[in-house]
Amino acid sequence: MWKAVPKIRIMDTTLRDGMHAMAHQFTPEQMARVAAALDEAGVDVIEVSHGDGLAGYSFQYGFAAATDEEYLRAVAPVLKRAKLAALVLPGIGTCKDMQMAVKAGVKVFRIATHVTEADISEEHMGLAKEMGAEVVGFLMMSHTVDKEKIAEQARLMESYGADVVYVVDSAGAMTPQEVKEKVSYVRSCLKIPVGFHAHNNLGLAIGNTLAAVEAGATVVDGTLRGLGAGAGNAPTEVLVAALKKVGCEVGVDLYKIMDAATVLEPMMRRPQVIDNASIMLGYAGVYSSFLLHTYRAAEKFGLDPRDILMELGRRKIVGGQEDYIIDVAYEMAQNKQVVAG
Ligand SMILES: C[C@H](O)CC(=O)C(=O)O
Ligand SMILES: [Mn+2]
Repeated sequence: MWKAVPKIRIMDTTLRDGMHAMAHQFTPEQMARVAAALDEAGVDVIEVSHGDGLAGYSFQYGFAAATDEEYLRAVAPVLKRAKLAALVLPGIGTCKDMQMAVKAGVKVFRIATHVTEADISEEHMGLAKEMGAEVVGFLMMSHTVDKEKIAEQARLMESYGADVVYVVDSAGAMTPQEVKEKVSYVRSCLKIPVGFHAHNNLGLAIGNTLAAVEAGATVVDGTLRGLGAGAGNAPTEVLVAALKKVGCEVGVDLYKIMDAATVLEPMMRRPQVIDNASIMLGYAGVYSSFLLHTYRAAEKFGLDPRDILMELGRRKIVGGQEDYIIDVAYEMAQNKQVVAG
């Protein structure tokens, strides 16, 4: 039951999380077209970066079609109302990258760490504040720990100056009940707003986002057509319709956000569906952006991607260990040969 009619802020990350599904190959011109349509619809914040944040382009994470600066400079001039955001993973994106981003028009930094490692965000958050940007803390893989741990790490981010802290379901592994418990507890421990970022691997992205809002989250993420890592994210156009339906004020025009989704659609490499491997991401609790890396490893070593994902889940590997996927697949292929022997 809704206690009040909340005003919900939508941050759209089609042009960042969606980069994973595009193997980071959006062109700057495509980004500008999608961003203009999102802006026209009234979306408050539009995130633009490599899928793994500023400076993510590498052998480890995958090379993008253009540099962060080219993407940001293509999008910034088309925004009339929306704020431009960039994701930063400390250890990948540096302070220098953040300075470049501010010059290119970034007004919001989302600083992402593994859910137990908020302490590495202090320097980046401090710099973002110093440069006058809004700061969002992003606690990835929040399904791996209990609510007390998330709240402890969220409080650290709050103490570093975060304006919002997100509970992030990177693996699309959380259930609505779990989302409610975690978000309401974190919210009760903070003075700042709480956000929620969903993945759709178990088909729960919209349901989980609604559960987060019911539990007190006032900032939520979406991507057009759900474009994103794994089975993708909460589709922004569906989220707008669903939030309006339960009585939330979102400040986004429903027809125009649907129109934005049709601008994106022809650019997509394939429809964003919950395929069998994506289900395994959610089931085994594996980082959604490992999906395409796992497909490549499965093809290379003649394995079923579902088996690799189960093994990655068993080994509890975290973001940043993308190269380890190849090691695991190699090991599994060797064992298979021995057994077949
Ligand atoms: C770097 C990741 O893609 C960040 C994210 O969107 C998530 O953890 O989910
Ligand atoms: Mn994500």
